[in-house]
Amino acid sequence: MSLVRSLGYLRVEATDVPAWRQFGVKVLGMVEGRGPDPDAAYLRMDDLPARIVVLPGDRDRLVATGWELASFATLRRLCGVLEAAGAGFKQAGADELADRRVAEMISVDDPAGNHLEFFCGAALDTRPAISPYGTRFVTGEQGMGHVVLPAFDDEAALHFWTEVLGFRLRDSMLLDPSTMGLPAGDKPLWMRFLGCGPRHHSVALAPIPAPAGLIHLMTETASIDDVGRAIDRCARHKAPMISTLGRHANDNMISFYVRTPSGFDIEYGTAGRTVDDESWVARQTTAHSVWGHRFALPGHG
Ligand SMILES: Cc1ccc(O)c(O)c1CC[C@@H]1C(=O)CC[C@]2(C)C(=O)CC[C@@H]12
Ligand SMILES: [Fe+2]
Repeated sequence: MSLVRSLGYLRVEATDVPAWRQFGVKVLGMVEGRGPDPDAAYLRMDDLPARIVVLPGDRDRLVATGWELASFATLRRLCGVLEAAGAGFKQAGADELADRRVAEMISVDDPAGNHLEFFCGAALDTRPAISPYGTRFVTGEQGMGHVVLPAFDDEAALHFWTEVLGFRLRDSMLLDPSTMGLPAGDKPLWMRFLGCGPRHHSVALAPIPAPAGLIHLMTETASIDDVGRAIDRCARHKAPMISTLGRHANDNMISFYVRTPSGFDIEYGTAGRTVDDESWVARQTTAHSVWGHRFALPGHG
């Protein structure tokens, strides 16, 4: 088993926090929570005080992905593993812990420069996160969803995420450079799908330029009606949908993609499969989708 259990939270820096708050609540169907910074937006999906923290700033970018570990003992083991791998990690100070409402946290950059936080002992919010649209997010042992992070050195990133962090390679997809506006090169462009728990992938690494530091965040809901209602709300609030509804070939997720005020995308899905490492067989494919997922904007295949 991986030392990491699941994707826990995202911290985002945004130039327009009110736009994000509106987008998170009215379009995504998340619930606004409270937090230490009165100017930040705290978006809830479940019993955690926040899954997406949007902090006011000069730029629109992902600041960090937060990864949950089962215990302080596991976090300490991760410190040892990072040390042995020569990855310089940083111990969080009391202010950072209070900010995140977690017991312990360390941070490290992956070889591609993605800033990662590893935490344990998250506080729970006693108030239930009830969406006014009835949206129910699939979290629990599957975590808050998955992220697709930019990584241009496939070998270095894959080594770090699998050999150091202990994620398992669940699937690889060969990308066509021309459909993504990338120059044709001699090396194959791999997209790697990696899991740490029952979710098919909690992170994917892709050689796709990402000015905001993130390609997309996937959040999963309990039913196709949650997804259908979200599509209706995208239209009502003029949130730019950048793909049609579709079903992925690897994790079976039925989803669509919408652009956030930060310029990265949210994949909004349902009915994703879970996997069991005992029986799982990793595949290499070029197939994205069983049906649908036609992308409207250039830069997407
Ligand atoms: C192919 C696939 C499987 C499972 C996923 O959760 C998932 O997001 C994807 C699509 C990944 C990918 C993307 O995020 C950006 C645009 C991409 C690169 C394409 O042009 C095809 C696959 C797309
Ligand atoms: Fe995805």
